[in-house]
Amino acid sequence: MPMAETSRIFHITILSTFSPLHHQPHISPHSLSYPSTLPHKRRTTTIHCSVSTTDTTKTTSTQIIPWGCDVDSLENAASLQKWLSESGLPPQKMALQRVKVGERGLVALKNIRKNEKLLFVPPSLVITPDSEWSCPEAGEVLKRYSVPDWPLLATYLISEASLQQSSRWSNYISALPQQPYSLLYWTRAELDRYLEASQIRERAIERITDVVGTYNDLKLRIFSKYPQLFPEEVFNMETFKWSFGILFSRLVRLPSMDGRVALVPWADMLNHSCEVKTFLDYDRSSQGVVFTTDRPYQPGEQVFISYGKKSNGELLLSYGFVPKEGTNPSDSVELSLSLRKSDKCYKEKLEALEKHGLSVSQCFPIQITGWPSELMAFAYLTVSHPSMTGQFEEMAAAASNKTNSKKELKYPEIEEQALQFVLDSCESSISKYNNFLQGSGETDLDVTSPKQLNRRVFLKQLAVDLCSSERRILFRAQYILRRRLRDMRSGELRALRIFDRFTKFFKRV
Ligand SMILES: C[S@@+](CC[C@H](N)C(=O)[O-])C[C@H]1O[C@@H](n2cnc3c(N)ncnc32)[C@H](O)[C@@H]1O
Repeated sequence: MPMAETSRIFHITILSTFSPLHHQPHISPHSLSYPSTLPHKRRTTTIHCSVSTTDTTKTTSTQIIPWGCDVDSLENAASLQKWLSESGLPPQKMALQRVKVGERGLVALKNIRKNEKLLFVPPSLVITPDSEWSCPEAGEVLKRYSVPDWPLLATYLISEASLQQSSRWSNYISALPQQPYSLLYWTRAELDRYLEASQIRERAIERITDVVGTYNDLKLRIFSKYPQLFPEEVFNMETFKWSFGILFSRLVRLPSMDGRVALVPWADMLNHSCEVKTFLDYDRSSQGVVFTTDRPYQPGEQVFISYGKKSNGELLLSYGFVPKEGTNPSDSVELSLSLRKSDKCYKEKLEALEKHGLSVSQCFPIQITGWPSELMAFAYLTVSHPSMTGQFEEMAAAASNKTNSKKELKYPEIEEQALQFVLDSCESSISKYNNFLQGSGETDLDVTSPKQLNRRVFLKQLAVDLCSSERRILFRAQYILRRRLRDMRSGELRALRIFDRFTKFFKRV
């Protein structure tokens, strides 16, 4: 499998995108590059807002955002469609309807052919980092500070949302989910409780930390300097969680526009299918955002696109759903391998790893079809003997995928130990999944309200689906590893028996 696509070593945080070709950049407070000099002029624009700051639940620190709608609501769909067609969206062969997969989605109204271009959303209806701000002063400040695309768009969305009817995007924003599904909305306790077995828990914690860090950084460097433009009642952690949740689940990269990031109203009502390969892009000939169908659709059928080659865990992380077990050909599970503390050469091995940007524990993606050569290189390094010190470096380099050599490393003398080490790591991971999945049949007794119960049942179901699909991949790896080890050992045994027979024979003669 193309390891670099999913390995955390290479994409520490893979942000969501519909396009399989382009990963979003890693957002962290450090990715915000501001000039050190501060602007002198204070602006006096007032933003009217009506953000509720009351905490509505005890267990989820989530406040209600006063814009958007319920994720399954069609309430605002009619006004969205009316506004879009008045603003230049050509007549569509699809309509926004309630659907079985994805709650709301676009459904074919007419026969749609394979290889047909659909949508044609004009650039004037697309939100990009260059979009005009309804409050231009706020936009100018962010540009002056060279705020990168993601935090810029997150702030833009909040700014436009808070202006309600005065924003030209108000019909779009009213149709956005009030609480986008994504792991950003899981509390730490929920992540620990439901996703302990999966490495996605770590990714979610990292992502939440990134979002919190990005908001705090903006607040410190910009918002606090311009409280009239960015009042805390509007620009706060909760509204940023919302806007980042929207970006993670709806932002696209348009390959034909040099990978420009964009929110594309209407197109972002399309749900994902693992069976579909087509994705959104800008079409120069029609000058609109389109996608080309890779299958025909009949009236009444839901039309899908691909959000990219993502594992079930990555889909849960950004979009808040898990495809049915066994239906996602891009599914993978991250297996964590670690150097043994008791290793006599622990220090030397760690040095070799660090030299190549790796650490004592590394995650490698395993697919149903196999695992990457980098994983085996790490395993070789872990089990290698002190006599192999001279090879630590090449093993670490191969584990980091930074070598130019395409040749897979082989160390026949330690292959059996390396495979056994991977098998042990795999089985220890499987037992964590078993513990969770066996325990997940039990009812939660500490639920405080029916609403809370629904949330728990919902999150638990997502976690059960994710863990079952990840465990299935590990079971397959376990089977392959056991078989290889058995073959290897029976081969060795056969060789030993032949050797034994030879020596006995020669002794006799
Ligand atoms: C780009 S939006 C698609 C439109 C969305 N259904 C709506 O009503 O706003 C992405 C969100 O749609 C939902 N979604 C998309 N594909 C899905 C699928 N295959 N299964 C379940 N939910 C899906 C998830 O909630 C995801 O966060």
